[in-house]
Amino acid sequence: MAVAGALGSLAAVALGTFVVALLLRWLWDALLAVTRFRATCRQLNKFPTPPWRNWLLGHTGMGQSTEQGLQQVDALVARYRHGCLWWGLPWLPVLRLFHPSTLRPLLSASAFVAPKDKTFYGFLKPWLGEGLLLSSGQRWARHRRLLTPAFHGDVLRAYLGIFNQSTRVLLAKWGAAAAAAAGGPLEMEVLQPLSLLTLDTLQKCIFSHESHCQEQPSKYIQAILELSSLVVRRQLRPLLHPWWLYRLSSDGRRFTRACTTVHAFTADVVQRRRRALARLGHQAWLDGHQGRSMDFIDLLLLTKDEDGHTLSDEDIAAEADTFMFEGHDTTASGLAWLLYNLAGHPEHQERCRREVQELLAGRETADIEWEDLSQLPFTTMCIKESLRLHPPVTAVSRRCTEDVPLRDGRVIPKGVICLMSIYGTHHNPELWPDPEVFNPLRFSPENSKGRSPSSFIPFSAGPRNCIGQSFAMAEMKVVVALILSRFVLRRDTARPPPRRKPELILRAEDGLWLLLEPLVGVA
Ligand code: HEM
Repeated sequence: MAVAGALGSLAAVALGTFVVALLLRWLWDALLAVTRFRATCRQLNKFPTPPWRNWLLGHTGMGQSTEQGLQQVDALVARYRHGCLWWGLPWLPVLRLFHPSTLRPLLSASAFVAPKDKTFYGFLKPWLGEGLLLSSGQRWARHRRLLTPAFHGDVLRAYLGIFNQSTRVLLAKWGAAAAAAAGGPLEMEVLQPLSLLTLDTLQKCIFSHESHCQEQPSKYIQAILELSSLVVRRQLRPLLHPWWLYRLSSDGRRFTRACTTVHAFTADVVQRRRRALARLGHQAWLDGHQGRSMDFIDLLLLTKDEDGHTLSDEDIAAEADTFMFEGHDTTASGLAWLLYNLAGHPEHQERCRREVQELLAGRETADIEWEDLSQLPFTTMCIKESLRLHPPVTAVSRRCTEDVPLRDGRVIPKGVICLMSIYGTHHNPELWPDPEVFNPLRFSPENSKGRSPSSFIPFSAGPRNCIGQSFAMAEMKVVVALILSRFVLRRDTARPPPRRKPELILRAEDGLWLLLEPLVGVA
């Protein structure tokens, strides 16, 4: 009995010691966290802070993905010029940056020092997996090296035929609708058909798959469109942020179903190609491409690093899904706002049209070819100015793994979310006089001299810039050149100006509507 009693007291003492040790450990960690947070706040206090909503909520709920939210960014930029501190929640500081002086150190930092912030990208993970957009560290660096050759000019030139072909499908549809409008101008919402066009080209360039999605519904393409809109809805509903709650909701179930459709399509293409490669052997497989050019899947199957490592089927599928996502809405948004800007500036539109007509004069086919892309200087200036005024991606975020010093002596502290505002930088009056005016001549060679490269960043910049930017620029040039050689674009003055909506990409609240008039004498 006495032994049992002694053992019992010993166990009680051990348990008590354990609990006290746990408590002390917890207190110590809390103390360290508070000390670290205070040190961070001391560094952050060197950044100006806009007035709070109230002392309890900080700026909570003040920044929105609406026209008003963008106007608020304009006001912040006009007042603070380089950046400011924003309290997303009372304990969540966010640095909002909109000037090369504050952006450059982050943009040029290695992907290890300034990785992406997971808060903003996490919802895409079940869909895009460990593709280039969402991966980090060594994996990202290795994949970026392996994927870069797939975007070289020699590869891209083979896609020009696809860009032309997909645009002709759109023009045929618009032509038929214009004929049905019997001479009157055709009123069209342009973002949605341009989205289908960019999905169509990507599906051909990545998978060599012809779904005819511009003419008939495609289950795979519908699933991608659904996933994009569900991600935006989830972002706006904090209750649906935890995955375990989301997967139980009806949105979450639709998300899972659409992911299954997309993943099944991609896995099927990758596995079939892999089997063909194994069956035929490398050279015979290369020789027997059945007349089609290499697509992204072929290139990713063949790519090897210096140690001979290749990409697995899962790696290739994640990258293909990432290109489909990252390449479609961005390019469609860039194109839609470009058409809108040209419609509002008939003199610039006419100058682009003349440039295209002179280029195509006397040709047998009216296709835009790879060599033509550098022969459209004014059209290129218009595309750049439109990407400045209406950047498809309005902001990107980072969270540094170490302190990043700025030139003026301030420091971006480790662990703080940095919202790098592409929109704010492009609308910063210190960098761009009269930023709201559409003026392509800003990008003439003379006017571009001496400008900081970090003041124009539609594709971001530095090691994590957009790998698809040459692809996107080439596609935009082909699409706009062909549209301008068939239609005159005008704005409908009876409609109020579009209310911009910065979601995953820059949209317009009720769509972007334009009047299209067929050019006389063009078939
Ligand atoms: C006008 C069209 C486009 C715009 C404005 C655009 C913009 C951007 C931006 C701002 C980023 C940086 C994202 C971040 O830091 O979080 C990015 C990354 C990326 N983009 Fe694009 N993009 C466009 C078209 C494309 C196309 C056509 C593709 C592929 C075919 C593509 C593939 C990617 C990928 C894979 C990344 C991640 C790169 C990395 O982290 O290493 N993009 N894009």
